[in-house]
Amino acid sequence: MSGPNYGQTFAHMREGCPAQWQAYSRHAFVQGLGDGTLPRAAFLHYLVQDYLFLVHFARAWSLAVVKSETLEEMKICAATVEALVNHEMAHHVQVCAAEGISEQQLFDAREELENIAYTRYVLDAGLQGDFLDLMAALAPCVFGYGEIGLRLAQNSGADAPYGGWINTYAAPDYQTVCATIGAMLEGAVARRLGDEPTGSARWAALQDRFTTATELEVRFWDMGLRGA
Ligand SMILES: Cc1ncc(C[n+]2csc(CCO)c2C)c(N)n1
Repeated sequence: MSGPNYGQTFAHMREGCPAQWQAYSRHAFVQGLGDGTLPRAAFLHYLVQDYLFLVHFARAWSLAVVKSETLEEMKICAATVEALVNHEMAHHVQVCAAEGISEQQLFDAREELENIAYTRYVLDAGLQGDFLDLMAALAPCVFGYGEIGLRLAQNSGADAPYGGWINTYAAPDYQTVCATIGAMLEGAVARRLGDEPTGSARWAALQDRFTTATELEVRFWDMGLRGA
């Protein structure tokens, strides 16, 4: 299976769970975003939950600052927290405001169980493990949206119903984020696991984190469709 090049670590992990990756990146919700057939109610349900998701992901990336071992890692994780709380969430706030949903309403919304499962799984991966355990659990989200955004942008115009969402992730800004985090991950893996990371004793556990997070992404899309 091919996709954009965000580094060897991501490529190996994606190849380590092809069925799950396919279910995530080609989910019916994703197809609906791309061709514009996704019901608006499903999109808004997803977006409200995703706002809460980003709150907890900002906590997870903050934990990555705590678990960093180099200043380079720390800088990139801190920048990701900043991008999340000040930029990515702004897209959600803006779209919801246009639908009459205030930011306070977003913050106070009740989390769906799929949402709780995913974000707390990632946070626990970081609490229990080290920087790499946390990165393996964060990777499907970062790179998956980059891959999905690029693919959907190739097949739809900017005026498509979900063009704003698609462009958030297809835009050079976000693609650069994926490349930067991908390169940081290569360095982090080399530093801790050496030149042959897939042969290391830790690889299976890291792959498992990645695969589980990918499955949780599938459940997140399922949850979105339930709101239709
Ligand atoms: C369910 C769900 N999965 C992934 C993303 C995308 N995303 C979440 S945090 C972040 C920045 C770097 O981690 C990105 C791109 C999302 N919004 N919602």
